Amino acid sequence: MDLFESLKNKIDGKDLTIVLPEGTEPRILGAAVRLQKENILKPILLGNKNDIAKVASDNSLNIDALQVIDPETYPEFDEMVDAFVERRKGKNTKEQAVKMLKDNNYFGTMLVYMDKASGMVSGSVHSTGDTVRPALQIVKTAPGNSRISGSFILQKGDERYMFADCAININPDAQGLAEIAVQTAKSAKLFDIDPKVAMLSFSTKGSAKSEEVDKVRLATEFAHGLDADLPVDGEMQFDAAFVPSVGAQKAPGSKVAGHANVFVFPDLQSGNIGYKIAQRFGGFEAIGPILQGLNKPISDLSRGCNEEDVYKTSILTAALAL
Ligand SMILES: CC(C)(COP(=O)(O)OP(=O)(O)OC[C@H]1O[C@@H](n2cnc3c(N)ncnc32)[C@H](O)[C@@H]1OP(=O)(O)O)[C@@H](O)C(=O)NCCC(=O)NCCS
Ligand SMILES: CC(=O)OP(=O)(O)O
Repeated sequence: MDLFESLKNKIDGKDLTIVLPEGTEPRILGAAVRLQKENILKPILLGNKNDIAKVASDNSLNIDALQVIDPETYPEFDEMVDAFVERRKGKNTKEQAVKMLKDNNYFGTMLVYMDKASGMVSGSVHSTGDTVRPALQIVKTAPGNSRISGSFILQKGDERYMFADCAININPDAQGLAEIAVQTAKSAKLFDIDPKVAMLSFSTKGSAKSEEVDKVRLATEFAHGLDADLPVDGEMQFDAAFVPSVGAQKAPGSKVAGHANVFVFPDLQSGNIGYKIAQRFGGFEAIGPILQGLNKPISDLSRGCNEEDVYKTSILTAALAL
């Protein structure tokens, strides 16, 4: 079954709510109307009701059935400020909290933290930093994780792969890279991918020597230490990871080479560039970034997203809340 049909079946009837802080963005509104109409989850838009109504009317969208919360007039704002100050434990004052919660991403994240929404999807007009910083500060990492990371599902027809980290950790060390590999393998299983993890590099099994290559090789060893049962191998080049004949030539005997479906990039430059090349040159649909290792489901969008991406990311985020 198609991934999204199966995710929709999972979330159907579970009364899940997804907060969409960018309420005046037409792509967000279009996706919200669609989600509400299909009745698979309840979107909550943030923003000024008149501003949202104007954008809806300009785009011929009927938003009568949608829930809108205006942070400026939210009746439980004081309670939210107190919860924020308590969570930040001396890192932010009450005055700072009032100011920060005027930012819809902070406000939406607090709705999720306070269990008033099941998850949040934002980032169509905000940078990743502005979208995820509130989550890092308030929701924080789930037990057993020392960091969060961001993966993408890349799919085209029957092909489905995971790429990471494409969103968060700029230059992870070997231990960090190993954790990203294990987190991404876990995400892969949620999306019906039986993970075979390639730790990518410009070298395959010692064909080049450099500190960067050493990092990936060490990360592979650490990943084995974190999950002995996980098929993970590296360091290897993308062709060795993906093409069976090249894998057999460059990494003979590897259970992953030539058959990888989870690709862990050595740093954020390569990960972010890599997924966008697969999306824009390769014609793959890129869904994400899915934030891994967070205590509650919050998803970032690429600013280049379309309405379909917002719709699918909302479904996926709701599924992560189960
Ligand atoms: C994610 C990112 C925004 C965090 O940067 P930052 O806000 O400067 O981070 P700081 O070091 O100030 O930390 C802020 C908080 O986040 C936490 N944090 C930072 N990185 C984290 C990570 N990877 N995992 C978990 N928590 C993290 C810190 O512990 C800190 O928490 P605290 O305030 O409770 O002490 C930054 O790493 C970044 O810009 N990454 C690249 C994003 C990007 O442009 N991606 C490409 C497009 S998708
Ligand atoms: C994921 C990503 O690259 O986001 P953006 O395009 O918004 O920078």
